[in-house]
Amino acid sequence: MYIGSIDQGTTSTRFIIFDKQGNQISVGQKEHAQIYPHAGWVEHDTNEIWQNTQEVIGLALGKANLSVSDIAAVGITNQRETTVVWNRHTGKPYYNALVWQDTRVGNMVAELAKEGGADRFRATTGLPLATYFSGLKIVWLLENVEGLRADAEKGDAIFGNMDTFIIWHLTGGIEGGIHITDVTNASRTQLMDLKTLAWDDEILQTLNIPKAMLPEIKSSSEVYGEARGVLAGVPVAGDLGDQQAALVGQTCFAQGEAKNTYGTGCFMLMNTGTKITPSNYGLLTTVAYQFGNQPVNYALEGSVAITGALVQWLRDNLGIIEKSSDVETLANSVEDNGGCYFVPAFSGLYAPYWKSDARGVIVGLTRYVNKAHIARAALEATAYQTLEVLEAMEKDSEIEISSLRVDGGMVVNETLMQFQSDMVEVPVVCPAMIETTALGAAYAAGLAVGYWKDLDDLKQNWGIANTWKPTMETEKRNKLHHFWKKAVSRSFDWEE
Ligand SMILES: Nc1ncnc2c1ncn2[C@@H]1O[C@H](COP(=O)(O)OP(=O)(O)O)[C@@H](O)[C@H]1O
Ligand SMILES: O=P(O)(O)OC[C@H](O)CO
Repeated sequence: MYIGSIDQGTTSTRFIIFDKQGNQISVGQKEHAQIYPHAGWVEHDTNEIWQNTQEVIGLALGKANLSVSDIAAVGITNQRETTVVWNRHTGKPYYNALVWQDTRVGNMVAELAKEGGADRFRATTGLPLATYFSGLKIVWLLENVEGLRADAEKGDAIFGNMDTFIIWHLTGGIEGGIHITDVTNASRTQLMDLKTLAWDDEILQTLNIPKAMLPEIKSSSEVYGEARGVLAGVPVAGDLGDQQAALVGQTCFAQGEAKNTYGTGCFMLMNTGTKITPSNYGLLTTVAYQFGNQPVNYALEGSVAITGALVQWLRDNLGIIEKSSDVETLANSVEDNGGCYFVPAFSGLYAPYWKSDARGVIVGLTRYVNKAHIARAALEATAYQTLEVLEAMEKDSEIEISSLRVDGGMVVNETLMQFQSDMVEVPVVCPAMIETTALGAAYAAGLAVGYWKDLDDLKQNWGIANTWKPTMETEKRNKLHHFWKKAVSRSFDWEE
């Protein structure tokens, strides 16, 4: 028997089948369209995503010559915060999904911050006011889609992140689909109280969001229901936001263990145990996971919005590379960044700055600078942003990070990984299985049905594939860091 995992990410949807040792047996993957109706707006067509989800499940099963009866359970992991509202009787979405990177609620952030400041919901939710989280995206939909508020108040229009949306469809949709989410996803809406793990009535009232539209909050690992359709009969038994899933996939179960995932954005999470650790240095406090009825584990998180997305931007918007992997060759065709720094504040700046009004800048330009320096500056930006998050993480947790566990699509880039190690001045360690996100959701589902016994069982599956050690002279590293900080300050206060 095997475990299936649906990974509904920002750029694509995957279905991966794992065996007991955590080996990938088969994968089906499909990209979906990124929709940019205006500057700063990012949307997804959720009908396309549900269609793709069903296709990739069929694809992966077919490739491995497996049938649904070979799958002991399925877990779901997802791009977090991305917000969709649909009608429970027709299944039709009221609007495209508003993607986590979308900045259209910038004015609401400024308005709300006038009373109580940017941290007014932080004590309850662990999150600062920002365009990033689901709550304000729901408010935008309620205020801008005709008839939606009335339907939401009746409980006909229901909200979900992509986990909720997929689980609802997977378990029958208009014919009895279950409307649930897990504690990790709920912790990213800015509507859940971190202590009680319930929707917070005061915030719902302030934002005027009807409670009837919200899903029931469950643990990350339990049998929620049974799939119908493509996975008919398979227990749906795991649900984790993708960055929390990567933490689980990397088996960071002990307090102080951390990982950094390099995808569209970069997300460093440190397990802080069963204790809520507030941040004073610009990180988020969030739920790490909850397995069944065990106590919940919390995490500190440093979220960076644009890392791999910058490589895509060089490819799609500037056309200076043909495919993502070309960025490494181009960057290596010059010795250094030529004095050029690229701050990709395309969605404002997330951790540790939380500046919704920042926008991207390329600075240090002279006639000497060419496209290779820009490619290098783009790669370096990922490493500098990670360095700043790591520094904040060490201060907030009072734990020194002695090595950095990494995963995600960008870790194949050796130049970046070496530069990353030089910047953070500790070894960067990559496991053999880099699909840790999908693996984490598979672990959650497998634990719920007894496929894996306990966390020790999972820990045995983790092994190192690569390590990069720091080699750069400290003086050179400090100079680069100094200029990066100057560059960041140039991106502030742009949007009005
Ligand atoms: N060789 C490479 N060098 C740098 N970035 C890369 C490379 N290959 C892929 N990427 C970037 O990695 C990202 C894809 O990683 P993935 O983990 O699949 O992301 P996500 O889960 O966010 O969709 C893309 O943004 C892509 O530009
Ligand atoms: O889909 P990813 O891997 O880009 O992850 C997105 C994050 O969950 C956003 O918070």
